[in-house]
Amino acid sequence: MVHSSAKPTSFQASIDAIKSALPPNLQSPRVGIICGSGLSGIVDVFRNTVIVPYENIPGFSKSTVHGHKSSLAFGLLGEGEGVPVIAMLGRFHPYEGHHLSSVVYPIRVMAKLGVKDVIITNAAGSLNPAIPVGTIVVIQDHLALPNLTGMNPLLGPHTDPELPRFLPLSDAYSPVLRRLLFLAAHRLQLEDSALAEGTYAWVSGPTYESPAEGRFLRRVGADVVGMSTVPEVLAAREEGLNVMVLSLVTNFVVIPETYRSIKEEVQAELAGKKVEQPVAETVSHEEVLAIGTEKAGVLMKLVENVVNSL
Ligand SMILES: O=P(O)(O)O[C@@H]1C[C@H](O)[C@@H](CO)O1
Ligand code: HPA
Repeated sequence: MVHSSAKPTSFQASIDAIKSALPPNLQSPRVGIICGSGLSGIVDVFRNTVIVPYENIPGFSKSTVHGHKSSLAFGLLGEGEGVPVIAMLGRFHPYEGHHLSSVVYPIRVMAKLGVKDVIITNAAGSLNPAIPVGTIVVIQDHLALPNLTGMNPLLGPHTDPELPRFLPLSDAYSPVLRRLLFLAAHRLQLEDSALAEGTYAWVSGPTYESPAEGRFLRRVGADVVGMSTVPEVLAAREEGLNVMVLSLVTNFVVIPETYRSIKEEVQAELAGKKVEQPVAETVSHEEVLAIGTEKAGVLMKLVENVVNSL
């Protein structure tokens, strides 16, 4: 795999560049937010907003995916004085060619700026017939085949004695933050069906799943599948941050139990008969972005409400 290699940048250079662009009240954000595909509208409810383009921050890469902006947004979120927050308006995916260390670099910068809680959002495909398009899935666990086979952002020399070498993942998705989320949904009077809980399968992409891959992921216990998030979760946990992940279901992953049989079709045709066959559906990034834009409002209200209750 060709990856653009992580730049040998010191964190201090990134932090200096960021802080020099911010007024004092935004320099130590408490909460970090990562915006998934089509979900960067959260910035519209920030107050005193300052946008810092990635190109102005040493060590940051460029976000190249449609629906992801190459900027950080800083501002105050929530009622009263507001909580200082930092948001990535676009993330880095390994399939864009970014090295895993570049993918998680902003998370480490967030931790060094003083962030304690990180709310990570993404667009994902549903593998679970009980979780329809438009549902927000509160992630309780993950299944990461790339991690199990050597694509783990924590691989490498253990250079920082402050960080754990062997990171446990049994409590990676903060029960405290998840509780706050469901309480926020109650306050916002969301319908019960608006939210679900589930397991996120991380795949490298950029191809969407083949039907057999979708069936496999479902059978091994995943509820939704996506191409991001898990590297960020691992780095955030390594840095000691509390993590919550919200997946917006933008499409169903096609999991046919039966395939269209061309053999049967031809045989029927030759015998002068017609057979009804299942027709394969396809997913597109445009569809993902359209659902993201349509449903982003609810996700943003939830995030704002949780931040308010921290
Ligand atoms: O950044 P996220 O995980 O929200 O983006 C998803 C996964 C792919 O990047 C893209 C596929 O449509 O959307
Ligand atoms: N598969 C993987 N990633 C995705 C999907 C999907 O179906 N939808 C949005 N991101």
